[in-house]
Amino acid sequence: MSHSTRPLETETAPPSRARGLYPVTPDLADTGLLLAKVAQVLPHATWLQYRNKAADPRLRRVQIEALLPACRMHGVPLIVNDDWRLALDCGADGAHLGEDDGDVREARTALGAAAIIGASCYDSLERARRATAAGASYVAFGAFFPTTTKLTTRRAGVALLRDSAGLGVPRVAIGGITPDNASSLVEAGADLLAVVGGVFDAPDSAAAARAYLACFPHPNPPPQAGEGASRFSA
Ligand SMILES: Cc1ncc(COP(=O)(O)OP(=O)(O)O)c(N)n1
Ligand SMILES: Cc1ncsc1CCOP(=O)(O)O
Ligand SMILES: [Mg+2]
Repeated sequence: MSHSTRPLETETAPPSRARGLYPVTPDLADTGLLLAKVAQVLPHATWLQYRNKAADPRLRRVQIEALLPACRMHGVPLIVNDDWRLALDCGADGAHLGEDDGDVREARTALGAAAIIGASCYDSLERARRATAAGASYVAFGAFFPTTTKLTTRRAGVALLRDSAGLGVPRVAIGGITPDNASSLVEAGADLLAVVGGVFDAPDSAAAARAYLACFPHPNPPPQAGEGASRFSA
């Protein structure tokens, strides 16, 4: 049986203190396969984003409804990409909104204070300030590295992570993140790593998820002899 390796402080922490791995689902039409892949990473995920750019609205709803019980079982909030109304209809935990996906303030009003609402801020600190003021629970910057998952020319640099430390909400990094390049982002201040391909294209998604978590500094003093291993360790 797999055990959670999530950072201890995220297990009961409010969104404002969340950190760790934020897997984002790939475009899969096969809901059974999607569930099987997600099941491997949930023990290591802080949040999960449902993103399927190829699905029609009916399949999106089916897939969200299939993912929700698995997420609940692992205590992992499910965040729906693009469509806060669908998130609300399905009883998901939040929504992720890009520049074409509607208004953060309107989503906050509709979804309520407890919802996790994320905003894409690309390479813009100003956009992040506005999103935070409008009620975003977290801001996302990227792409940090080349990616084949999304056609995008928007590129962020690590300086943005350093410069955005005072926003008061978690900062998510996205775009071409691998276990080999993730440490530079975490060291610069990324609280969560949002990843599609590096997790879901890996031959062993659970092992890949643990490799990302190993890039986070240890949140607690290392255990003394006889105290048992930390759940943070891979
Ligand atoms: C965590 C996270 N960050 C950024 C995005 C990208 O959102 P958006 O710019 O709206 O692009 P699409 O995902 O809709 O293609 C994201 N989904 N998640
Ligand atoms: C949705 C999104 N937004 C910016 S890059 C990206 C794709 C991230 O996917 P990957 O982790 O496979 O590079
Ligand atoms: Mg979008």
